[in-house]
Amino acid sequence: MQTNTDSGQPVIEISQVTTSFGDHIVHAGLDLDVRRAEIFALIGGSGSGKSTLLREMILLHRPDSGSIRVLGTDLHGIGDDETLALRRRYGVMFQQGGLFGSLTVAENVGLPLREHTDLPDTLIDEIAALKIAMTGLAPEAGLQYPSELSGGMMKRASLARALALDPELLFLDEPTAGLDPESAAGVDVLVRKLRDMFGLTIVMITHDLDLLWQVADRVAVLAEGKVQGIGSMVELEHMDNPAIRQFFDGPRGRAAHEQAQAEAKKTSVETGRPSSKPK
Ligand SMILES: Nc1ncnc2c1ncn2[C@@H]1O[C@H](COP(=O)(O)OP(=O)(O)OP(=O)(O)O)[C@@H](O)[C@H]1O
Repeated sequence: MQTNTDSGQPVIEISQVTTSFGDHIVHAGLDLDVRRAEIFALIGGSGSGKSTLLREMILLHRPDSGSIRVLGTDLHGIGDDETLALRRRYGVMFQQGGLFGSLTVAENVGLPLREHTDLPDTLIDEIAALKIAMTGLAPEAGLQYPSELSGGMMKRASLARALALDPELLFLDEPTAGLDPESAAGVDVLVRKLRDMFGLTIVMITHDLDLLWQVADRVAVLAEGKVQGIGSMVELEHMDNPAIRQFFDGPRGRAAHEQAQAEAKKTSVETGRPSSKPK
């Protein structure tokens, strides 16, 4: 668990954002801050506007009004050069992986380096191999095509590509969706390692309660166009708000919490120290 997030500076500052599609208001004056080096999760029911907000943070969609600052840059009216410079500073792992099917994993991972740098091919290949190894894939996976990968391998390959340019900020869209429990647990460990070892700020959208209990420092619950509550899972669990309660009161919510408590107990027995999880 990150212990210094309270003093962390915001790397994303969202203020009074409104977004609508026709008559449909998705964000109605939404405020949110993400602090440096925290693992931050966005949760909310289907259609609550999580993906749209993520798309706004990565410059794929513009809100109708309000302000979004990412890594100190105001996204409103941002020019092409600034956009390019900002895009180099964050990585995105899309839900479906977003890998090019006609390229090998290594070629996919090397692609951002070819697009954004003048590095020689040999160095790009070396960096791609390093990123592939960082995500726990075997070196041979670099030679495979996306269609030859399992779901877990696909997520890791996509993550390796998101890490290609050594981002300060990483966006993960449903990083464990569609994975078996073992692969999903591997992603939990990987996400925490990336933050702990490289100080990355991680913003993720997830419905995975295990992932939320195991790795998220703070979680924001979206509903009715606004953030209904924000805090650690323990803090949220004690908030009296119907949009928040539904995440904890269902059978999946209870099972994930029980598992998190069991894991925390196991860690404290193994290390002889009290565990910081669940928070
Ligand atoms: N390009 C678009 N055109 C019209 N409506 C859109 C568009 N993108 C999103 N919406 C609508 O905006 C609302 C929010 O969508 P969004 O994908 O952000 O929700 P979400 O919280 O990510 O949902 P889910 O968990 O199901 O992925 C939905 O009602 C969706 O239909």
